[in-house]
Amino acid sequence: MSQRLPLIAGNWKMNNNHLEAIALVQKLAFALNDKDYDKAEVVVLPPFTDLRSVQTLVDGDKLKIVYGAQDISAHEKGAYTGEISGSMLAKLDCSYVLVGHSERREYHREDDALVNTKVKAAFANGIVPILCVGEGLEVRKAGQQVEHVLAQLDGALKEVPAEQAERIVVAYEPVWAIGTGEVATPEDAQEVCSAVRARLAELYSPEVAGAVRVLYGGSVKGDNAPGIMAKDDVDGALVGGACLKADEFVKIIRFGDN
Ligand SMILES: O=C[C@H](O)COP(=O)(O)O
Repeated sequence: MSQRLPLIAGNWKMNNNHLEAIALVQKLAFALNDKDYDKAEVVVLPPFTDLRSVQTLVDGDKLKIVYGAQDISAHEKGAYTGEISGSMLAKLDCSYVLVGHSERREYHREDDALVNTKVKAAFANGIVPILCVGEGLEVRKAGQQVEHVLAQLDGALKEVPAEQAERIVVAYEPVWAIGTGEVATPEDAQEVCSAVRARLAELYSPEVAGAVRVLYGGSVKGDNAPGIMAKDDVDGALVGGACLKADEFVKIIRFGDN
Protein backbone atom coordinates (compact mmCIF):
# COMPACT_ATOMS: atom_id res chain seq x y z
CA MET A 1 0.00 0.00 0.00
CA SER A 2 1.43 3.37 -1.03
CA GLN A 3 2.33 5.93 1.64
CA ARG A 4 1.33 8.77 -0.67
CA LEU A 5 -1.54 10.85 0.69
CA PRO A 6 -4.09 11.25 -2.12
CA LEU A 7 -4.51 14.79 -3.35
CA ILE A 8 -7.81 16.09 -4.69
CA ALA A 9 -7.38 19.49 -6.33
CA GLY A 10 -10.18 21.68 -7.65
CA ASN A 11 -9.19 23.92 -10.53
CA TRP A 12 -11.82 26.65 -10.59
CA LYS A 13 -10.52 27.98 -13.91
CA MET A 14 -12.10 31.40 -14.67
CA ASN A 15 -15.05 30.97 -12.33
CA ASN A 16 -16.05 32.68 -9.06
CA ASN A 17 -15.30 36.24 -8.03
CA HIS A 18 -13.78 36.82 -4.59
CA LEU A 19 -17.17 36.90 -2.86
CA GLU A 20 -18.26 33.67 -4.52
CA ALA A 21 -14.87 32.22 -3.59
CA ILE A 22 -15.49 32.86 0.08
CA ALA A 23 -18.93 31.25 -0.13
CA LEU A 24 -17.61 28.14 -1.89
CA VAL A 25 -14.69 27.60 0.49
CA GLN A 26 -16.99 28.09 3.49
CA LYS A 27 -19.45 25.53 2.10
CA LEU A 28 -16.64 23.07 1.46
CA ALA A 29 -15.14 23.55 4.92
CA PHE A 30 -18.55 23.06 6.51
CA ALA A 31 -19.10 19.78 4.64
CA LEU A 32 -15.68 18.25 5.33
CA ASN A 33 -14.61 16.55 8.54
CA ASP A 34 -11.32 15.32 10.02
CA LYS A 35 -11.77 11.87 8.46
CA ASP A 36 -11.89 13.49 5.02
CA TYR A 37 -8.64 15.35 5.61
CA ASP A 38 -7.01 12.12 6.84
CA LYS A 39 -8.05 10.45 3.62
CA ALA A 40 -6.94 13.14 1.18
CA GLU A 41 -5.28 16.52 0.94
CA VAL A 42 -7.92 18.96 -0.28
CA VAL A 43 -6.70 21.76 -2.53
CA VAL A 44 -8.55 24.59 -4.26
CA LEU A 45 -7.05 26.58 -7.11
CA PRO A 46 -9.05 29.82 -7.48
CA PRO A 47 -8.36 32.71 -9.89
CA PHE A 48 -5.66 35.19 -8.81
CA THR A 49 -8.21 37.81 -7.74
CA ASP A 50 -9.67 35.42 -5.14
CA LEU A 51 -6.45 34.36 -3.46
CA ARG A 52 -6.23 37.09 -0.83
CA SER A 53 -9.82 36.40 0.27
CA VAL A 54 -9.19 32.66 0.42
CA GLN A 55 -5.98 33.23 2.39
CA THR A 56 -7.81 35.41 4.93
CA LEU A 57 -10.59 32.85 5.33
CA VAL A 58 -8.27 29.84 5.64
CA ASP A 59 -6.05 31.66 8.16
CA GLY A 60 -8.88 33.23 10.14
CA ASP A 61 -10.91 30.03 10.48
CA LYS A 62 -7.86 27.75 10.65
CA LEU A 63 -9.19 25.63 7.80
CA LYS A 64 -7.39 22.50 6.65
CA ILE A 65 -8.18 23.33 3.04
CA VAL A 66 -5.01 24.08 1.09
CA TYR A 67 -4.97 26.51 -1.83
CA GLY A 68 -2.87 27.57 -4.75
CA ALA A 69 -2.87 29.41 -8.06
CA GLN A 70 -3.59 28.44 -11.65
CA ASP A 71 -0.46 29.89 -13.22
CA ILE A 72 2.86 31.56 -12.38
CA SER A 73 5.06 33.89 -14.36
CA ALA A 74 8.37 32.54 -15.61
CA HIS A 75 9.86 35.91 -14.57
CA GLU A 76 10.61 37.08 -11.05
CA LYS A 77 9.66 40.75 -11.54
CA GLY A 78 9.66 43.61 -14.01
CA ALA A 79 7.86 44.87 -17.11
CA TYR A 80 5.60 41.88 -17.77
CA THR A 81 2.12 43.36 -17.90
CA GLY A 82 -0.56 41.09 -16.55
CA GLU A 83 1.80 38.51 -15.08
CA ILE A 84 1.91 37.33 -11.45
CA SER A 85 5.25 36.30 -9.97
CA GLY A 86 6.12 33.38 -7.74
CA SER A 87 7.12 35.70 -4.91
CA MET A 88 3.66 37.34 -5.05
CA LEU A 89 2.04 33.90 -4.79
CA ALA A 90 4.38 32.93 -1.96
CA LYS A 91 3.36 36.07 -0.08
CA LEU A 92 -0.24 34.85 -0.35
CA ASP A 93 0.87 31.51 1.16
CA CYS A 94 0.02 29.53 -1.95
CA SER A 95 1.13 25.93 -1.45
CA TYR A 96 0.62 24.83 -5.05
CA VAL A 97 0.51 26.25 -8.54
CA LEU A 98 -0.72 24.65 -11.75
CA VAL A 99 1.89 24.66 -14.48
CA GLY A 100 1.36 23.71 -18.11
CA HIS A 101 -2.39 23.18 -17.99
CA SER A 102 -3.61 22.22 -21.48
CA GLU A 103 -5.67 25.42 -21.63
CA ARG A 104 -2.47 27.44 -21.07
CA ARG A 105 -0.66 25.33 -23.66
CA GLU A 106 -3.49 25.82 -26.17
CA TYR A 107 -4.66 29.41 -25.64
CA HIS A 108 -1.36 30.94 -24.53
CA ARG A 109 0.98 28.80 -26.63
CA GLU A 110 2.96 27.57 -23.63
CA ASP A 111 5.57 25.04 -24.72
CA ASP A 112 7.67 22.60 -22.70
CA ALA A 113 10.56 25.08 -22.40
CA LEU A 114 8.31 27.72 -20.83
CA VAL A 115 6.67 25.09 -18.62
CA ASN A 116 10.15 24.07 -17.46
CA THR A 117 10.96 27.68 -16.52
CA LYS A 118 7.69 27.95 -14.61
CA VAL A 119 8.38 24.71 -12.71
CA LYS A 120 11.70 26.21 -11.64
CA ALA A 121 10.07 29.55 -10.73
CA ALA A 122 7.59 27.73 -8.49
CA PHE A 123 10.28 25.78 -6.64
CA ALA A 124 12.45 28.89 -6.33
CA ASN A 125 9.58 30.43 -4.37
CA GLY A 126 8.81 27.41 -2.22
CA ILE A 127 5.62 26.55 -4.13
CA VAL A 128 4.93 23.01 -5.33
CA PRO A 129 4.07 22.85 -9.03
CA ILE A 130 1.20 20.65 -10.19
CA LEU A 131 2.59 19.85 -13.62
CA CYS A 132 -0.12 19.08 -16.17
CA VAL A 133 0.59 16.74 -19.05
CA GLY A 134 -1.70 15.01 -21.51
CA GLU A 135 -2.36 14.15 -25.12
CA GLY A 136 -4.95 15.40 -27.61
CA LEU A 137 -7.39 13.18 -29.44
CA GLU A 138 -5.22 12.70 -32.55
CA VAL A 139 -2.31 11.47 -30.47
CA ARG A 140 -4.61 9.13 -28.53
CA LYS A 141 -6.08 7.74 -31.76
CA ALA A 142 -2.54 7.06 -32.99
CA GLY A 143 -1.79 5.21 -29.73
CA GLN A 144 1.07 7.61 -28.96
CA GLN A 145 -0.22 8.85 -25.58
CA VAL A 146 2.58 7.43 -23.45
CA GLU A 147 5.37 8.76 -25.69
CA HIS A 148 3.67 12.16 -25.88
CA VAL A 149 3.24 12.51 -22.13
CA LEU A 150 6.77 11.31 -21.36
CA ALA A 151 8.20 13.88 -23.77
CA GLN A 152 6.24 16.61 -21.95
CA LEU A 153 7.51 15.28 -18.62
CA ASP A 154 11.14 15.21 -19.80
CA GLY A 155 10.83 18.79 -21.08
CA ALA A 156 9.24 20.11 -17.92
CA LEU A 157 11.81 18.50 -15.62
CA LYS A 158 14.94 19.51 -17.53
CA GLU A 159 17.64 20.42 -14.97
CA VAL A 160 15.20 20.12 -12.07
CA PRO A 161 17.17 18.47 -9.24
CA ALA A 162 15.95 15.32 -7.45
CA GLU A 163 15.29 17.11 -4.15
CA GLN A 164 12.76 19.30 -5.98
CA ALA A 165 11.41 16.64 -8.33
CA GLU A 166 10.41 14.40 -5.43
CA ARG A 167 7.95 17.07 -4.27
CA ILE A 168 6.32 17.76 -7.62
CA VAL A 169 2.76 16.67 -8.40
CA VAL A 170 2.07 15.45 -11.93
CA ALA A 171 -1.48 15.63 -13.30
CA TYR A 172 -2.24 13.46 -16.29
CA GLU A 173 -5.09 15.09 -18.16
CA PRO A 174 -5.97 13.70 -21.57
CA VAL A 175 -7.11 16.81 -23.43
CA TRP A 176 -10.00 14.92 -25.07
CA ALA A 177 -11.44 14.21 -21.61
CA ILE A 178 -11.36 17.78 -20.28
CA GLY A 179 -14.78 19.34 -19.90
CA THR A 180 -16.26 16.89 -22.40
CA GLY A 181 -17.84 14.37 -20.06
CA GLU A 182 -15.66 11.82 -21.86
CA VAL A 183 -13.74 10.36 -18.94
CA ALA A 184 -10.76 8.07 -19.55
CA THR A 185 -11.23 4.56 -18.20
CA PRO A 186 -9.41 3.70 -14.98
CA GLU A 187 -7.14 1.49 -17.14
CA ASP A 188 -6.34 4.43 -19.48
CA ALA A 189 -5.44 6.54 -16.44
CA GLN A 190 -3.34 3.78 -14.90
CA GLU A 191 -1.45 3.14 -18.15
CA VAL A 192 -0.16 6.71 -18.41
CA CYS A 193 0.22 7.38 -14.66
CA SER A 194 2.35 4.25 -14.24
CA ALA A 195 4.46 5.23 -17.27
CA VAL A 196 5.01 8.65 -15.67
CA ARG A 197 6.18 6.99 -12.47
CA ALA A 198 8.48 4.63 -14.34
CA ARG A 199 10.04 7.59 -16.17
CA LEU A 200 10.60 9.42 -12.87
CA ALA A 201 12.46 6.33 -11.64
CA GLU A 202 14.65 6.44 -14.76
CA LEU A 203 15.26 10.19 -14.60
CA TYR A 204 15.88 10.23 -10.85
CA SER A 205 15.47 7.16 -8.64
CA PRO A 206 12.83 4.69 -7.43
CA GLU A 207 12.58 6.76 -4.22
CA VAL A 208 11.69 9.93 -6.14
CA ALA A 209 9.22 7.98 -8.29
CA GLY A 210 7.65 6.49 -5.16
CA ALA A 211 7.23 9.89 -3.52
CA VAL A 212 5.63 11.81 -6.40
CA ARG A 213 1.85 11.99 -6.51
CA VAL A 214 0.42 11.43 -9.96
CA LEU A 215 -3.15 12.64 -10.45
CA TYR A 216 -5.72 12.01 -13.14
CA GLY A 217 -7.85 14.84 -14.51
CA GLY A 218 -10.60 15.04 -17.12
CA SER A 219 -14.36 14.87 -16.40
CA VAL A 220 -13.86 13.45 -12.88
CA LYS A 221 -17.16 13.31 -11.00
CA GLY A 222 -18.40 11.81 -7.76
CA ASP A 223 -19.50 8.60 -9.42
CA ASN A 224 -16.40 7.86 -11.50
CA ALA A 225 -13.79 8.95 -8.93
CA PRO A 226 -13.75 5.67 -6.92
CA GLY A 227 -12.85 3.52 -9.96
CA ILE A 228 -10.06 5.88 -11.06
CA MET A 229 -8.69 6.32 -7.54
CA ALA A 230 -8.54 2.54 -7.06
CA LYS A 231 -5.69 2.27 -9.53
CA ASP A 232 -2.22 1.76 -8.04
CA ASP A 233 -0.49 4.69 -9.72
CA VAL A 234 -3.31 7.21 -9.48
CA ASP A 235 -2.85 9.30 -6.34
CA GLY A 236 -5.67 11.76 -6.74
CA ALA A 237 -7.62 13.92 -9.12
CA LEU A 238 -7.44 17.33 -10.73
CA VAL A 239 -11.06 18.36 -11.02
CA GLY A 240 -12.54 21.14 -13.17
CA GLY A 241 -16.30 21.50 -13.60
CA ALA A 242 -17.27 19.23 -10.71
CA CYS A 243 -15.30 21.23 -8.12
CA LEU A 244 -17.54 24.27 -8.54
CA LYS A 245 -20.33 22.57 -6.59
CA ALA A 246 -19.29 21.85 -3.00
CA ASP A 247 -21.38 18.69 -2.64
CA GLU A 248 -20.05 17.12 -5.85
CA PHE A 249 -16.45 18.00 -4.92
CA VAL A 250 -16.97 16.46 -1.48
CA LYS A 251 -18.16 13.23 -3.14
CA ILE A 252 -14.95 13.12 -5.15
CA ILE A 253 -12.87 13.82 -2.02
CA ARG A 254 -14.56 10.85 -0.32
CA PHE A 255 -14.16 8.66 -3.44
CA GLY A 256 -16.66 6.01 -2.46
CA ASP A 257 -16.91 6.51 1.32
CA ASN A 258 -19.92 8.38 2.63
O1 LIG B 1 -7.89 21.19 -14.41
C1 LIG B 1 -8.88 20.47 -14.54
C2 LIG B 1 -9.17 19.81 -15.77
O2 LIG B 1 -8.94 20.59 -16.88
C3 LIG B 1 -10.41 18.95 -15.81
O3 LIG B 1 -11.56 19.69 -16.09
P1 LIG B 1 -12.98 18.92 -16.08
O4 LIG B 1 -13.05 18.18 -14.78
O5 LIG B 1 -13.98 20.00 -16.20
O6 LIG B 1 -12.96 17.98 -17.24
